[in-house]
Amino acid sequence: MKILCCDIEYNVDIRGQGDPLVLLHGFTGSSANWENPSQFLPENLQLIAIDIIGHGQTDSPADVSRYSMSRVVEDLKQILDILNIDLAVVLGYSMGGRLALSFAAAYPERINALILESSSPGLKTEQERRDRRQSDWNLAGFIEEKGVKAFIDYWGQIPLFQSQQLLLSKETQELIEKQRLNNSQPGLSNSLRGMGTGAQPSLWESMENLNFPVLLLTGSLDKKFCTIAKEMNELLTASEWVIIENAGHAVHVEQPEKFGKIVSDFLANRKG
Ligand SMILES: C=C(O[C@H]1C=C[C@H](C(=O)CCC(=O)O)[C@@H](C(=O)O)[C@@H]1O)C(=O)O
Repeated sequence: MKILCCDIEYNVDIRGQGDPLVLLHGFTGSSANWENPSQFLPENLQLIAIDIIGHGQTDSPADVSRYSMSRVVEDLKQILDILNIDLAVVLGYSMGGRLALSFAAAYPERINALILESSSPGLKTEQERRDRRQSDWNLAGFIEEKGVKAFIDYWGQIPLFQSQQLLLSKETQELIEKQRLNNSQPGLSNSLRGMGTGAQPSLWESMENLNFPVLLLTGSLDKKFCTIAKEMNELLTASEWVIIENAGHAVHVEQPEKFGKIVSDFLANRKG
């Protein structure tokens, strides 16, 4: 279904009935990424998979400021308001996890629990953020100069996704690439500029103030985000961290059954 948030038409895929679970994809992804892993989730859930601004079938405005994390947090709140969802579990992968955490920090009263897969609270220092904004703007320029196909070819080869070449079948790798190619040049380049890791405020200082349950998921092969998850787990007041063996950054892609079991167990334990 389409949901209008101010001036942006969001594409929201809603399936099933039961407790609401909001699904937020990563950069270059879309709500389609959840189709396979969601088959390993409990049936008593209402899955709400959102195409984040600049991705999938959601609008890709030319105004970079429209992609700021604070604006997108308000979009997510408006979507939940329109759907009459007062309280939800929010699951975010990578960029989607940064959005999930930003939303949860802004609106903790709307959060039943948070599931963060291979994500982060942003970068701690202004120098780190400045440096990252520069590299993300360079990447955005690459997308504009060379096009989406050339960028996705590059993006699929970065070290973070090396495990996908080792663990995924050729068919699955081609499906991921096809889904990535379903994104637009302005959408991806402006997403990097507006809500990239260096563009968002740091949430590291907010960690100890978050009192809702948090499940942190990382793949054992993803050393960078395991290090981030370890530090988050030490700061959060009600978190657990699960490392999935023989998986890299995209756990829900590389180990969908294990991903589904861990999330299902977490949700079941929450219901008591
Ligand atoms: C490469 C780094 O950062 C990027 C990696 C992961 C994030 C993401 O959403 C990728 C999803 C995917 O392609 O499967 C992305 C983000 O959070 O926006 C980061 O830019 C890195 O080394 O930090």
